[in-house]
Amino acid sequence: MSVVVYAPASIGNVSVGFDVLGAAVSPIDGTLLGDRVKVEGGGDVPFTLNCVGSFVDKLPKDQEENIVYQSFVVFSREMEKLGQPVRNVTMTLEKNMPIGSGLGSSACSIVAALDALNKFHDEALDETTLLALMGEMEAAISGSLHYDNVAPCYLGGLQLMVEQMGIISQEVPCFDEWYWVMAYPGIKVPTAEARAILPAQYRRQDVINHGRHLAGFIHGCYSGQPQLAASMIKDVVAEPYREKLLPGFAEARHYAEDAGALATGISGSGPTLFSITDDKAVAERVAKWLEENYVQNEEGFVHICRLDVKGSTVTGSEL
Ligand SMILES: Nc1ncnc2c1ncn2[C@@H]1O[C@H](COP(=O)(O)OP(=O)(O)O)[C@@H](O)[C@H]1O
Ligand SMILES: N[C@@H](CCOP(=O)(O)O)C(=O)O
Repeated sequence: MSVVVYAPASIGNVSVGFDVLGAAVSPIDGTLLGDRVKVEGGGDVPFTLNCVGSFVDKLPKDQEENIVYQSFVVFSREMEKLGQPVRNVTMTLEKNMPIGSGLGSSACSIVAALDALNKFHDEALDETTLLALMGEMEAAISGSLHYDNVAPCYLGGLQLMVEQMGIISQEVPCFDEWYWVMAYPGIKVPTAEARAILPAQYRRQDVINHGRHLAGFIHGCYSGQPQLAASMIKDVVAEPYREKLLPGFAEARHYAEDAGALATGISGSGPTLFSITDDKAVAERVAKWLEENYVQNEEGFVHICRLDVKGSTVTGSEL
């Protein structure tokens, strides 16, 4: 018996909710913009790891540094606490996601690995326990706890981190008609470094604007006002400080706005940029411009996406 889980790319922050808002996305042309992990019954040793996929060369050479191995360690510890047995496994990571991209690459590996391990063990851990483990792993990698990649990647859709009353995250209704153009330039921005450059304290006016933008966006989503929601997608917390890490971001935002996009921002800690529109022709025009002007090398790419409402899913038993 074996199981394969696909975990999609995600947009941390969605500009307006630093660390508390995230969206899962998948390309409309069916490209797998996310990692897949296969778990099968192993032989004589507790754990064996194989790695394949287009970004396999970017992974750490030492198996113990691989997120998939670390997921197995964390999963085993949790199972031990519950007195549940862990089977010997062979895990195969299909690394489709560039690392340090702002597309939640680490979250894709964490979520695909933990969800696949849990499915292989007959869902021994409940959803909240598994999501808490995912957050713990993301914190260890990035330097501080944030669920805005792992929650949408695991649960799908647009997720708001409430972290209250034992609930980590809940889904917020979004707009099915929105296209999300995702442009990865091909350069690396490590999340931990992009967090380290942020100020420790903010001015009162920024705090007020941040609260107004986030509340206005969520209100726009719940009251079905896409124009209002999109106009609230403004970032006063991270973008002013991170923009310097993203060559060409200001020009790209300017072009997208002129072309009719509803909003443009940094995906997670960058360098990926997202741009939202409800018009396919605008999405195609913006995507073409970004391909020609924002992408910097052959590793970069642009995809026109929709919200991925499913989150991580079983794709079968073979890669
Ligand atoms: N399977 C994996 N997928 C992604 N990153 C991994 C994996 N295993 C180990 N790593 C390491 O974890 C870190 C992830 O970097 P990070 O900037 O958080 O990525 P991202 O922003 O794309 O989530 C890197 O140091 C990378 O080498
Ligand atoms: N809220 C985090 C999101 C990081 O996303 P990633 O895809 O760049 O790992 C942050 O902005 O630091």
